[in-house]
Amino acid sequence: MAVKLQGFEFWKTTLRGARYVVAPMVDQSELAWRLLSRRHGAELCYTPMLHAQVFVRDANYRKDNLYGEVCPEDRPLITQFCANDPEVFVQACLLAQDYCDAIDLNLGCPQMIAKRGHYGVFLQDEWELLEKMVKLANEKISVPITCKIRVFNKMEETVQYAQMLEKAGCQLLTVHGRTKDQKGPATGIASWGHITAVRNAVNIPVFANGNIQHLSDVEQCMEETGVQGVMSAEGNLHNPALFEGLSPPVWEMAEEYLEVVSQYPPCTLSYVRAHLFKLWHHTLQIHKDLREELAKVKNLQGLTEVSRQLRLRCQEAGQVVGLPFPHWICQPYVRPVPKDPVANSNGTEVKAVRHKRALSLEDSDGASDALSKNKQKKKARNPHKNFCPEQKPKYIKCEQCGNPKGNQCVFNLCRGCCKKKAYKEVADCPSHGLKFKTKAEKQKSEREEEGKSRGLQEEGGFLPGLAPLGLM
Ligand SMILES: Cc1cc2nc3c(=O)[nH]c(=O)nc-3n(C[C@H](O)[C@H](O)[C@H](O)COP(=O)(O)O)c2cc1C
Repeated sequence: MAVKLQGFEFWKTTLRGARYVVAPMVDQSELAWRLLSRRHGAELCYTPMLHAQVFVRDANYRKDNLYGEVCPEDRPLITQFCANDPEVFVQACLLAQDYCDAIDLNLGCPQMIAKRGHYGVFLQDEWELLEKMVKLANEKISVPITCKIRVFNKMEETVQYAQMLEKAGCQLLTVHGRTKDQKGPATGIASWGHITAVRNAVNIPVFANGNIQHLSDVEQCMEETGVQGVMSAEGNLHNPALFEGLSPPVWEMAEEYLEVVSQYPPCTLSYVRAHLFKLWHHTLQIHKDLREELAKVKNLQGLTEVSRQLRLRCQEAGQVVGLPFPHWICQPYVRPVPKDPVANSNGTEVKAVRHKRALSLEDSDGASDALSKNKQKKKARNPHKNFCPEQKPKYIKCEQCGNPKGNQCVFNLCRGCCKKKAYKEVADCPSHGLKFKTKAEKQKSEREEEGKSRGLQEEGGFLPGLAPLGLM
């Protein structure tokens, strides 16, 4: 068995000393996007976060999210999981280890879904559990284990946290310099001070995450914090050539991406659409008809055609005032400042700082006064809808996976688990619209009817395959 490299050796050799890193992004760091980013300077990519429990129990999920995306150009690659059970986490790691260079544990997701599912940043205070998970994975799996964390308010606590993970066996640490509460309108800026403190306190490689929109930010961050690499999420989504220090026309990136999508294993259409929305963000503010078209089309050709139309319009148009570059140049999105300043968890007011947009998966749940576009749409449909997390009804968990269960599910499960059970047991669940039993009974009675009429025909002296006399 090959020797498992550790810490700096692992970073230098297996990860080839990667400095430019594309973040794990649910629905967005899929194979095609990773390949595009690698062609434009990214040296290491992460898969989107995968659910360890689902990965263990569902072969299709493994195929769709990892096994089916294997590609030699897509290395080095780190697979990220969310998990809260050491045994399940290790089982998932064992099933994934042959398809990647390391496994990352997500300890940073601050979304409501992570709170309900008890993972991500909501494990930040459960040091004993985290220690067990990292230790067991480090002992049992053949590739190194890494972690991605958010910082605590207190620098000292952040440092102790990082040291605890290192001691448990973590071989590389990504530090997102925002706290659990820095999300939505309170996102604010990431603290490079916290990242520097962690860098100085551990003996494993550290990646910095947060506040990266241009190559100059990458360089400044590495110089200020002393980290080995810098990870970008939203900056990369708006400009996949960020690590090259270029700001190409959007159509160049969009067309190259669409080409990669068509050359590699099928990519979920909603991911492609979401990428095009982000790339074309500024132009779509102007060409609103094409925005609607982009939301409506139902296949890859349709998306490609909208992108082509956008290019033609840009090539015909002149410069539009109000943006640092023409709108068709890849550039960071600067979130509008909320009307009422919000205090972040450090107690500081978040106002004129450049705001990360509420579209971000990690950010999208905290919004209350500045609603995300999706929430605005929901509100337009239902003006009484309440987005305040405290006042939301508490969800009852699915007995199998912990996701919210269906309101009146006969099995007390979520839709996915219910469908599997209902299929296996040939049962119905009206609340989930599943009719396996009804369909089976219908088929049975049809078969019986068929049998009866065939019997009658045979009784009447007809031979199978021969039409009755009266019909000849
Ligand atoms: C669309 C999107 C999806 C994300 N999904 C994940 C994820 O799966 N796992 C994770 O650890 N962080 C996820 N994040 C958070 C990013 O990895 C990153 O930590 C955060 O956006 C801050 O980096 P940035 O300032 O470069 O955007 C996601 C962010 C975005 C924008």
